[in-house]
Amino acid sequence: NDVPVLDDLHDAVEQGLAQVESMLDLESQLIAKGLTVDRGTSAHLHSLMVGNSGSQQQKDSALNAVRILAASSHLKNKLNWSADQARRSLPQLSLDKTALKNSCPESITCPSSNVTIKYRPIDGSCHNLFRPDWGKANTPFQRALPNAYSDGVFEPRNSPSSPLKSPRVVSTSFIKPASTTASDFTLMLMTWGQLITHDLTKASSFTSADGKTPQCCNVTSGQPLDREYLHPFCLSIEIPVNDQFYSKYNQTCMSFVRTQIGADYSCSFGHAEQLNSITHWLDGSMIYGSSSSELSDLRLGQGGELKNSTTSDGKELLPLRSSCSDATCYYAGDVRAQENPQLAVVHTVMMREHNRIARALKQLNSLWSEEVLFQETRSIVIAELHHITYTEYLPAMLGEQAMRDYNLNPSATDAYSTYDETTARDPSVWNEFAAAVFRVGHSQVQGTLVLYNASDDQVPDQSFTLSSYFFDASKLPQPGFIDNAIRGLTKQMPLAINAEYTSQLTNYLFKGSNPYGMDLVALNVQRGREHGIPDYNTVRVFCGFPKANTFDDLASEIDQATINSLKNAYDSVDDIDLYIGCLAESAQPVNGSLLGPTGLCVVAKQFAVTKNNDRFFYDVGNQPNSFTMVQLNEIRKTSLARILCDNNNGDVSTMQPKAFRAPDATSNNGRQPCSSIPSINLTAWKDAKASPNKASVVAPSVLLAFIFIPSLLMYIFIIDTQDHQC
Ligand code: HEM
Repeated sequence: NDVPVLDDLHDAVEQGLAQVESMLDLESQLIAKGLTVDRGTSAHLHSLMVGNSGSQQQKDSALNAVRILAASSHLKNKLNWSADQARRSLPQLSLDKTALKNSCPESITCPSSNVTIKYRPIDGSCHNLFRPDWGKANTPFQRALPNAYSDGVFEPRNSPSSPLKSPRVVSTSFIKPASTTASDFTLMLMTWGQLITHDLTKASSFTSADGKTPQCCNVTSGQPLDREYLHPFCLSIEIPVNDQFYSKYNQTCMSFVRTQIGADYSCSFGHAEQLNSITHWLDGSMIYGSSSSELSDLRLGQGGELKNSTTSDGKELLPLRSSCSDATCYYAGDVRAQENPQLAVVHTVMMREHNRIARALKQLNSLWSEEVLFQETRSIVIAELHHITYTEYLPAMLGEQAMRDYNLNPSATDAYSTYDETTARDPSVWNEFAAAVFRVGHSQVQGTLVLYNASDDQVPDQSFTLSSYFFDASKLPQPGFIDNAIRGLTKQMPLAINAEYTSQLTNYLFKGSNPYGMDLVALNVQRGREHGIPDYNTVRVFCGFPKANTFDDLASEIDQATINSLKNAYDSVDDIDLYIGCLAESAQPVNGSLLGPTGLCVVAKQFAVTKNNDRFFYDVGNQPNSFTMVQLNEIRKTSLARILCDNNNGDVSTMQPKAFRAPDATSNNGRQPCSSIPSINLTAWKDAKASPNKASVVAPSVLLAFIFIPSLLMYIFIIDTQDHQC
């Protein structure tokens, strides 16, 4: 309980710096020995999903955060602080007088022109001019609740009673084979969930100085690596020798690397905060990227369009990387775009929607510069993402009641919502949401993807299993695939959110050409623990439910059979991982929703934070970026159904108006001609003079032309008349 003196701080910093130096030495040795993940392994495909493609500057700053963290651990140990005391006291201690004072991120300044900024900065910064860092890519997640690291600093959450069981044991004790579908919905609900996840959050794993992912298991033997070869950021998952599946392949180790951490702008000692490597906003970053270099890689540079590649019959596909040797050649604003073919289809649709709008705007406003065409189009596409997410996706996931309770409904026709920079709060994604709760969407994933032809009949020989096509979008150029997949996504049902999972995710995730893969449930559990996410019981209380003292106290929210499997997985009700608890309660969802009460509370609160603190949210009025009311009312006509109609390969001519809901004529949602589904009338963007608060979209050259050409004509007329007079 000692109060530290300056010497303590110096000592801790010195030890922290030395610890990181020896980590870097070890890292060089491991790289020299080739102990980084190899192509062709599941760990390699996993690293494509969570890998870190950040710049050198970002890697350097993450390494500084590791130094601060190491110093914090030393200080905590030296002072013999409890986890709670470390949690409370470390952030109060400034690094200012220590050798680490220059290791903290430099504060961000926004150009003064940002006061009247019209378009979102691509890296998420400068949305709120009081806190320009809020929402920026490569800043830490925020926490709804204090961290639950077992040491209060960085050690994964553990149980106060007996050690937590291995995440793989939790998975096999709790998860059942998939059998229940959500028959009122379509698989598109799952894929849109994944798409907006990739807009909001990406926790990138730690990578070594050469950008490679450390190897955490012995690839040849399938056993853990010897301690001396273990990178400090490895946290591989133990698989019991008698595992029902992996024992066949003699695997006792699942590779896992911890998430990259970052320091915040307060420049103090403290606990680990994981970085979100993309912007925290719902801003289409999975389409446009989260940095200017990503964006310039994606822009065509003509007509405001995005780059693309074309099929032999002239259809636009995502652009292809020039030097590319495997099936992961397409790229978009997010590296996970082709994690599965269905997601890649939706990415393709959104890229086409951008280009469709850009071409239409060019027709309407031929004098707009390329930049204005691009940015105006981007604003419209982001507004469409907002509208679909908040008026179609969230009502389907959370139900109408929760939309009202959590104030999630956007404003109605002819109205704006308001934004006040002085009262806006931190919009960053919650760690609890990203590392645990929203991952319940994984249980919606179907193991077999079904395709439908133009007569809306299944094409059995085109169905495929997910695990054969992770990070493989080679199907996209095949004739008929995109349209059959769009019909499949809007007809096949998702699985219900509960404890049932397809084995494609629990045994075969990222298997590539191997006979086995990874277990996504185990990865999620391990991720929650290593991010220091509090247990389910604690988050229940945060959401206003009574703390459970025994497993049976959960009976109002969780059915008895599920409580029994929780008892198999955990020794105490306080041990339950948040992600597992949210899956457990979703078997009895809140009325009108697909989630149980705690999951619903966290997801709803997160989407309220995302919407209410965003100056650029599509229905906000009175801002330099606001749409005119005419434009906003046009955006309100958009729907996912219409976007699918407008951007397929030409063979999808019918769609149900509510694409996340099952096509069913009896509930007024049958497939109907695309022409009957409302669409945005883009003439609302024609002629800037008719929309005063959009006046700046007229390029300066156009304004000059307005002034200059009449004057010139007048001059010619006068000269001409004078000539004649002579
Ligand atoms: C075929 C479909 C999907 C696959 C294969 C997949 C796979 C993965 C993997 C491998 C990770 C990283 C796991 C780790 O921590 O190591 C992940 C993260 C995540 N997934 Fe999915 N996922 C899918 C669909 C979804 C859906 C439908 C949702 C939600 C509705 C979702 C939400 C999330 C979230 C919130 C994260 C954390 C992202 C981050 O912060 O890095 N995923 N997913």
